[in-house]
Amino acid sequence: MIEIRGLCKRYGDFTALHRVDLTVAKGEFVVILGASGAGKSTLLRCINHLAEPSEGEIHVDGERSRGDRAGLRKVRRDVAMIFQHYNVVPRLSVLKNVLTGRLGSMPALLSWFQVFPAKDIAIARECLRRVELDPKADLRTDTLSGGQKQRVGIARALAQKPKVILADEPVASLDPKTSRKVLNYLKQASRQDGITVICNLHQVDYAREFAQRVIGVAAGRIVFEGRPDELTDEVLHLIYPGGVEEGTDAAAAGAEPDTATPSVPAAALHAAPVRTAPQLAMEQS
Ligand SMILES: Nc1ncnc2c1ncn2[C@@H]1O[C@H](COP(=O)(O)OP(=O)(O)OP(=O)(O)O)[C@@H](O)[C@H]1O
Repeated sequence: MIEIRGLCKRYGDFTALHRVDLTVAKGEFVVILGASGAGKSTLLRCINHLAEPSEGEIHVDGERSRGDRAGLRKVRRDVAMIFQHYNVVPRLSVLKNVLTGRLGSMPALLSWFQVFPAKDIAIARECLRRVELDPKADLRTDTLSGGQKQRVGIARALAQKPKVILADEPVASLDPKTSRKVLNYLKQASRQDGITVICNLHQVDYAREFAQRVIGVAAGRIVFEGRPDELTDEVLHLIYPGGVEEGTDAAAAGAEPDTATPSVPAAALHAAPVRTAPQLAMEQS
């Protein structure tokens, strides 16, 4: 599904990735481990061209990905991204945030007026159901807890119907129970939908628990590729030459407990309802 050959990324004189080769199969759940600054985010960002590779080739589903306009449109459709800090639009409703995952497949005019075809609303609702947030669909997203916001991020990624999900430290700000929930949704996406998932993590324990395969990155190079049960002390020393970092355990890192924003006046909780195109036509007639 993803073939990376000879990928280099330079920022000025500094080389963040040195000739990285990596193949990830369809539906595989791969975890990337590495110390802070090892190049994990840069690797994900090169795959979806948020960072333009300096050298090398990346193929997604057999097609070479490109950073020109048409190439970017394709990669943004095929590859969804989940971020540590959720990247949700706080004042929009939960449902509208999930619907933004459909924008790449909608006519521009409809998306401009935030008018969503009924088919897309049905897809978004189904994705919310999968992350058990359907009862929150009409709430403003800034009333949700951190864990719930990350589940909105996952629902938005699923709504995109991508071939690949890239998750950049998706549980770094969450407590252990919520982290496992979020990682389970990602694992389900790979198993049930055949979506290829590449997930950057700081927590070795979660890599052992969830990964099908682990990639270890150190100083911009892949230093380990193997099964989670092959993560011996020796291997961890390769991946973390300075020692396994403090704070690789979410609880110890002072992760956010999964509590929602307290008491906002009820009326303020509800963002404007989502309308279908026929509903809008009726309102305007
Ligand atoms: N836009 C940029 N300009 C210059 N240097 C950058 C840029 N982005 C990343 N770097 C450098 O590239 C290296 C790899 O960074 P990257 O963010 O990929 O690491 P990481 O493994 O994801 O770290 P962390 O776990 O802390 O997020 C770091 O030394 C970083 O300072």
